[in-house]
Amino acid sequence: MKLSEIKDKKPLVFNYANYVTPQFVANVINVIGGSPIMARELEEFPDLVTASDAVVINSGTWRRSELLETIKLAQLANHAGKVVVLDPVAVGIPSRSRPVAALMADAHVDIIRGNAAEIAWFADIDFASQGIDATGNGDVEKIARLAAKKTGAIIALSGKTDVISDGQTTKIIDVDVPLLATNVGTGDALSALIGTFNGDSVSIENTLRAMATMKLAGVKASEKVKTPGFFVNQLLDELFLLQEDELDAFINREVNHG
Ligand SMILES: Nc1ncnc2c1ncn2[C@@H]1O[C@H](COP(=O)(O)OP(=O)(O)OP(=O)(O)O)[C@@H](O)[C@H]1O
Ligand SMILES: Cc1ncsc1CCO
Ligand SMILES: [Mg+2]
Repeated sequence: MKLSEIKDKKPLVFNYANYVTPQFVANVINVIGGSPIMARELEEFPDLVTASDAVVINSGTWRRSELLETIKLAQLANHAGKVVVLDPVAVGIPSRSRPVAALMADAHVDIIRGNAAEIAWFADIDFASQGIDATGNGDVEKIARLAAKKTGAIIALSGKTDVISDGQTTKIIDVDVPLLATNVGTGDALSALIGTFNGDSVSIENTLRAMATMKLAGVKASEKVKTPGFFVNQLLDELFLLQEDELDAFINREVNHG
């Protein structure tokens, strides 16, 4: 979806959020023009999936008892033809790998958004991490391409270098904005933006627009403020103010085709 279409149609984005960052995630969806709702009650899933345009599943603070319910949520979204985005927080930790693998086996995930270490897990490639953070180095383009081939999902790998790949087509945005890594939850919010932008139909282009939106808002915010507390507020303002033409220009200028 284009920014203007998001503001016009106000896609409803259903977030099975982690309990660390739901307020920030909801606000990012709101300022871009979408409409957020958070829920984790099984009984509500059929109604909410029917009403929503996208379902974003964040496994950051899953309890085991929630796994079967989340699989049910993804299956309901699959049957209703709603896009499913997965944010597999720290999936490389063995006890976190098993439930994510179970979800992937029992439901279809359209888009996986994670940092390089998280995406490397899906590609079966070693990549250093510490908890929620990717700390290593590697060929992120190859990691994203392989992960897409192995999962059948569109991969949105984030970091200094953002990579979007479906295994055939690969797009790269290589722009360094260190302040984007200073607030916990920027990645969670990016996953929700990806759901918002893919609310009408799932595509590499919509996923790229979402990634470019967060990156460009980060570039603009970091030109104005220099510290994490001000930055997170400025980031929300830049997302709110972002114009279609400047996003198009940023994409034309900064996106490389792998
Ligand atoms: N050094 C960096 N330079 C530019 N952009 C960055 C950098 N680090 C992260 N980003 C951007 O920050 C956003 C979040 O990506 P990141 O990879 O940090 O997610 P994450 O590790 O899942 O974060 P979190 O767990 O805190 O939600 C993306 O838009 C990404 O492009
Ligand atoms: C810190 C943290 N722990 C589990 S989820 C989360 C937020 C980043 O995804
Ligand atoms: Mg994360």
